[in-house]
Amino acid sequence: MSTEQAMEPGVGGPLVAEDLAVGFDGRTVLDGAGLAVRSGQLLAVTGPSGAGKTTLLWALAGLRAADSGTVTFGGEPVQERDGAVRLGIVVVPQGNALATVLTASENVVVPLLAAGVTSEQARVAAAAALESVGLGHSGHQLIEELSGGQQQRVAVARGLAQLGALSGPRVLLADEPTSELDAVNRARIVQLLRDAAIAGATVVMATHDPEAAAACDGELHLDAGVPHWVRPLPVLDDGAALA
Ligand SMILES: Nc1ncnc2c1ncn2[C@@H]1O[C@H](COP(=O)(O)OP(=O)(O)OP(=O)(O)O)[C@@H](O)[C@H]1O
Repeated sequence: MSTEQAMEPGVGGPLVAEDLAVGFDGRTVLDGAGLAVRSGQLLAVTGPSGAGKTTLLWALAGLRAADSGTVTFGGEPVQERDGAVRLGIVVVPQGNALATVLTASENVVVPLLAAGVTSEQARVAAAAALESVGLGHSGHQLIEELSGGQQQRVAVARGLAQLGALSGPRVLLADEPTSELDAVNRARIVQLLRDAAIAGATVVMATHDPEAAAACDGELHLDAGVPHWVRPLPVLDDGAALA
């Protein structure tokens, strides 16, 4: 039996980027990034401001076309955002991208409804996701009534709820999800990302936080778009090649 056949339900093949390059206005901002992240693994992408972390995550999410190189998940090409959504690739974007005129709960519910979840299931899932980020009592509040850190936790809750609605292989790409948080909440969010990985997701987090990076299974550092493995991800026993 092949490794793919032996996998648990919901566990897919690796998220693989090979030799990714992205430029803007003739300037290279991502230069030959490669990685292979398996279900159950949590990868930190680090580097100074402007190093290319968001650019890499957007390329992994199908939000940014690379000038060269490829992204695949479970062997399927990740080319555009629609296709990435179909493959189960969820994004927690930098800046949160919440609808300020909606409540915290509505911000979590809306993408679940769009994904075909029933309204009752979406309501229950949103409540659970908000509870998990410590906002169980804030679901009724408008986003504009919440602090920056609370808004960031709503965005994480939304991503986790989207992930939880998927039954197949899934990826969570979180772009600096702890940047606005105190130490307790930073640790809480990193643990939730770890829990998502334990539940079978492939998780990549861009971060400036050394403690968050240290809690991951590996760390890929970008310096002016040039990747360097500070800690390579462990090679799993099926021998999947890691860049
Ligand atoms: N749409 C764009 N047009 C032109 N340049 C861009 C665009 N998006 C990003 N860049 C440039 O690409 C480089 C990498 O940006 P990116 O957002 O990936 O960095 P980052 O490592 O995520 O930074 P930060 O930690 O500040 O979020 C920067 O120099 C940025 O100015």
